[in-house]
Amino acid sequence: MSIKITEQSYGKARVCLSYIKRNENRHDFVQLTANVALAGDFNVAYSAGDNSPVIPTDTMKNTVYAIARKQGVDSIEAFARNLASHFYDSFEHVSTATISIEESLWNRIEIDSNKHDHAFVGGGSEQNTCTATASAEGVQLSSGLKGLQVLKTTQSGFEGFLQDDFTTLKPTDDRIFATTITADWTCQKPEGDWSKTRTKIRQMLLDVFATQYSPSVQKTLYEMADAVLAACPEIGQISLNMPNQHHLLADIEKLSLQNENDIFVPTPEPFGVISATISREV
Ligand SMILES: O=c1[nH]c(=O)c2[nH]c(=O)[nH]c2[nH]1
Repeated sequence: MSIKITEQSYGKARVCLSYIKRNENRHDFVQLTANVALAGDFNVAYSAGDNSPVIPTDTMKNTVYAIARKQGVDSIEAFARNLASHFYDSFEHVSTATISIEESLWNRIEIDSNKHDHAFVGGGSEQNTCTATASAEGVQLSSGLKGLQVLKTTQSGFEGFLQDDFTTLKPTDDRIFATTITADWTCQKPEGDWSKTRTKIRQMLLDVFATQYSPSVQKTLYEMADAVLAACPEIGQISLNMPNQHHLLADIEKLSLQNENDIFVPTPEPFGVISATISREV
């Protein structure tokens, strides 16, 4: 039997880096996790056990720290771009270098409305994300956020859905809407101000979530994307993933109590999976 490799890539996952940028007494702090993935002319490593083209994944890990030291971490996007370019430019047999980064958030502690120079408070589950891919086409960058947990106690419903023999769900115009937003977007301007764009997009997502009646997760997702694309001309498209994290009415009638739409069972599993990519029509 003859076989062939149709696709391969390898790399190092979850390289953790903490970085201090010192401007006299004022410090910036970044904590990130980077994944490195390389594709290219590595087939002999698989088929013949020939390791001569293999850049050890241990070297990839070291490179993350070395590039941070040599080029700094101005933003996760700039750092991802520098790393991807390093791997693509340094090794002729690398055809694609992909760096994806997740940044844990540390916000300055505020004391009497003054932001502290070097003391920070954690940002919970939310993370900033980005991916840089270096190839013959140059460096492609996307940016995003994940773990943005939101909930509202009213102004959400779900009615008019398809009914069949297996449908038991009751239509409602007043339910809890809870989700954890993951968003990824592509920037048309490669040298944009990533951080400003992320702050603006995050605020648009929260504004639409909080202020518009939601007839479904799907419609709210669409309205969020519409608002982002309208407010940020630099964004070409946005992908949103918004699981429907159910809080179901508790069945307290069997306790001879009436549920006045205020007693719920938070139900982590199963959850609805709602996602879409929305782009501008050309
Ligand atoms: O907003 C919703 N979209 C659905 O597709 C769905 N399905 C479901 O059971 N509840 C909901 N809610």
